[in-house]
This record gives sequence, structure tokens and C-alpha cells, in this order.
Amino acid sequence: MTGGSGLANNIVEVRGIGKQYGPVRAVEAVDLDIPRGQLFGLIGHNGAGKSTLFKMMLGLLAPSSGHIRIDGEAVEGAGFRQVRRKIGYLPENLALYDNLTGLETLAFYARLKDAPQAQCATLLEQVGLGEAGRRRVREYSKGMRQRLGFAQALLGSPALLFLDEPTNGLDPEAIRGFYRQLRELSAGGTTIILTSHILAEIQERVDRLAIMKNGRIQADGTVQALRESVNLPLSFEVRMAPDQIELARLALATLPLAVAAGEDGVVRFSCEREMKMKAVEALATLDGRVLDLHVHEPTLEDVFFGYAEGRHEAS
Ligand SMILES: Nc1ncnc2c1ncn2[C@@H]1O[C@H](COP(=O)(O)OP(=O)(O)OP(=O)(O)O)[C@@H](O)[C@H]1O
Repeated sequence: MTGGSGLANNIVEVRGIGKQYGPVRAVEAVDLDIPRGQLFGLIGHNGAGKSTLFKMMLGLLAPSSGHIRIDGEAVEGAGFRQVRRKIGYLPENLALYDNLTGLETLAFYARLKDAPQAQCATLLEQVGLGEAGRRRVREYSKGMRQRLGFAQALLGSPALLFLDEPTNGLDPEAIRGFYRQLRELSAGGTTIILTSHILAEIQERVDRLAIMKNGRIQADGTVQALRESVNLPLSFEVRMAPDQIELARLALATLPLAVAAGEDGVVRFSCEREMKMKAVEALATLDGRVLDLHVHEPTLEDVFFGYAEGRHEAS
């Protein structure tokens, strides 16, 4: 692909994009630069605005405000037509004709996209539908439909892939295989943008994440950078004999912690990272009366909810 304005590294440039549906602000003031070859994950809960942003980047939906350039071409401009041919898209709900076989389905999309027919059988093999390609889509499971949709997105060997909830309906093994293929494509220079609300699934598998909430990008960076920027507290679970719970409270009373004790005999509190060793020392004074101790590190899920609760001031 060649950039119309000869620009550099970023294949996607989004500036101040917004979309209003009546009173609903689906997307608001989004800026995003995505370098070529990056595997980029867009995360958010239902209704966060991910699909709307996708559709605007694909030129399928006109923004209410802002500008988008893909490979240097404004999506609303005439030059985008050429660029569009090198984009693969797996929509959240791909329409499939039940009466066609998998192979016929791909052949149909290949004609629409002007992609080589010879690619169809190869792609079906690649997504694990080699045999099933001869069966009608009516007989396909949800996961098989999703694989077929992925094959459709790969027609024409696109330089840029948009995948909206691509692992929906895939089993864990299929998910592993799917990300392996994404890595290979990315290593070959394909830029991949995918959405998900399963944070645990994508956190170690993408180069970069953006977290979207209420139409805005709340955070953007590598998993490591996101964790570091939020500095979520550790959570402690201290199991005591039921009649010893007050002792634990007393031992921790000198520290500024909100301690809660459950009926299960477990004392729980969260603790800033810097205070971890002080908390451990306080518990050590209990002299063997602690039956069990767990310290939980924050996960990316916690990071996400940390943002959701406004712990982080979005830059
Ligand atoms: N055609 C439409 N008309 C009116 N409101 C819409 C339309 N499409 C989306 N919305 C609203 O815009 C907001 C963002 O929706 P969007 O589908 O982009 O979110 P999403 O992050 O993709 O969610 P999901 O994970 O559920 O797919 C929601 O409040 C939704 O109800």
C-alpha cells in the first residue's frame, strides 16, 4: 500500500473522532495512531463504542466529528477506494447464506473483493475448515462460522485487518491457533486491529492495548505500561481461626488499611505496593496464628476495572 500523502509509519491515524446517535455519544474525542505491522487490541465492555469506531475507520459510517486517514488517505475521500481493497474486515455479525457451502461462500466473497479464487481452498485449510468446506453453512457450529468469517477477512492478503470480536464462539484450542496465525501475519507485516471484551485472553497476545469506556479511550499502551501506570494495590487474604480475627485486626490497626473480616475467618484488605512489607511484618507479630496467607497481584482485568473506577487519570 502506498500513502497518498507519503506518510510515515502509521497506517491508521484517527484525530478527534466522535459519533453521536441522537442523544447517545457512542464515540467521543478519540485519537489513535497505529503503526504498520502492529497487533493492536481494542478492549471495552458492551456498548463501549468499539464497533462504531471500527465502522468509522472502515469508512462504513460517517463520523459526527474528526478525521480518519488510513494509509494516508482520508476515509471519505476518493483515494480511499484503492486503500479499501487492501483491508480485510471481520464484522461482529457476518451475514452468511445457509444454503451455500463454506467453499461457495468464500468464492462469493472472493468475487466481491476481486480476490483470486484459488485462494479460497488454501484459506479454508488455513482456518481448519479444509474438510468442512464442502458442507453447507447451515450445518456449521458458531465456531466454524467464525472461522469462515476469518477466512473471508483474509481474502486478497490484506495489509490491514479489522477483526471485531474474532474469537467469539471459538474453543480454547481454536483461540490459541487463531492467535498463532495472527502472530504469523503480523510478523509478515500485516497490521491487525481486533476488539474483545475478554481481557485475560488478549493481554499477553497483542503488542498494544487501548481500553475504551463510554466512547472514550481511557488508556493506551503495552500491558506492562498499563500495569505500571495504574499501580493497583495488592490484595491480601489472611486466614485465621475464627476466634483470632480480632487479633489480626489489632495487629494491622497501626497501618492505614481498610480491613474486612468475613464469616469464613478470612481477613481481607488491599494494600499499596509500598506498604506490602509493613503489612507482612504486622502479620508476623501474630506468631503462627495465621493459618494461611494469599497475596494477589493485580491482573489486567483489575487494571481495566481500575480505570473503570477512575483510579487512573486519563491523559
Ligand atoms: N445504529 C445505532 N443507533 C443508535 N445507537 C447505536 C447504534 N449503534 C450503536 N449504538 C450505540 O452506541 C454505543 C456504542 O455501541 P457499539 O456497538 O459501538 O459498542 P461496542 O463496544 O462495539 O459494544 P459490543 O461489545 O456490545 O459490541 C451503544 O450505546 C449503542 O447502543
